[in-house]
Amino acid sequence: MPRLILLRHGQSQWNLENRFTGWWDVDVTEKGEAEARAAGALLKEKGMLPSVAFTSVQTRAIKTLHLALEEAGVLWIPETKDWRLNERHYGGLTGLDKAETAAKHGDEQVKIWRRSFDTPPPVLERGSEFDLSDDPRYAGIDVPQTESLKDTIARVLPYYEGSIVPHLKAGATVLVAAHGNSLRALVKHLSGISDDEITGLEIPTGQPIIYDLDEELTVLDRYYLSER
Ligand SMILES: O=C(O)[C@H](O)COP(=O)(O)O
Repeated sequence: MPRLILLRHGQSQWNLENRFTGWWDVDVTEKGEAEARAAGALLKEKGMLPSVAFTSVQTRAIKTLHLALEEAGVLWIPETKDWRLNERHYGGLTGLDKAETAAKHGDEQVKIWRRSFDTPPPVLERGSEFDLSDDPRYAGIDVPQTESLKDTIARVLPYYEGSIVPHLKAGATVLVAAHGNSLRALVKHLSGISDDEITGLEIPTGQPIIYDLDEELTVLDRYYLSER
């Protein structure tokens, strides 16, 4: 039976510092590394070893994937990195302190920027400190200046359908190590969550979420592996 394992990266340096991160490439903290290893140990303990893996082009997700695979004893499996699995681009909020931004603009406004379905944060000006347009990993890609969850879904889902679904249809156990909002896009799709309800779904760091699927990829069950 096909199985999809979703894993949000372990705690990042800017999760710890409470800063808007998005596409900015921060590393995992020591706690984040431990979370990633624990996720891998859990996969091994429960006999849920992935046969193929996907991740973003961001260090926190790549490192989480590698630490988890190493701990699970399957560092050798094929893996693909793609920017479409990146975190939602946080636009002009990138780098700002979440609490300070709430104090300045109000909790309501920050909640809209963080959790509304289709209202993106303000744009990040080209050439500003956190602009990644010239980063070689994005060569040939039209780097967004901001993204709503809706925009994120518009790049994550075609990638899922085109690159991940074929592995699931072939019966693989697929591990996707990614980010709060790129994974929210997948959960919304797989679990049929409405635009309104998805705003309330939080994805914790380092906790494998399991989707058991049938051959048609209908969802049979969804659960946190730590709860089984
Ligand atoms: O990009 C970020 O800052 C976090 O990874 C996710 O942030 P959020 O909880 O505000 O969506």
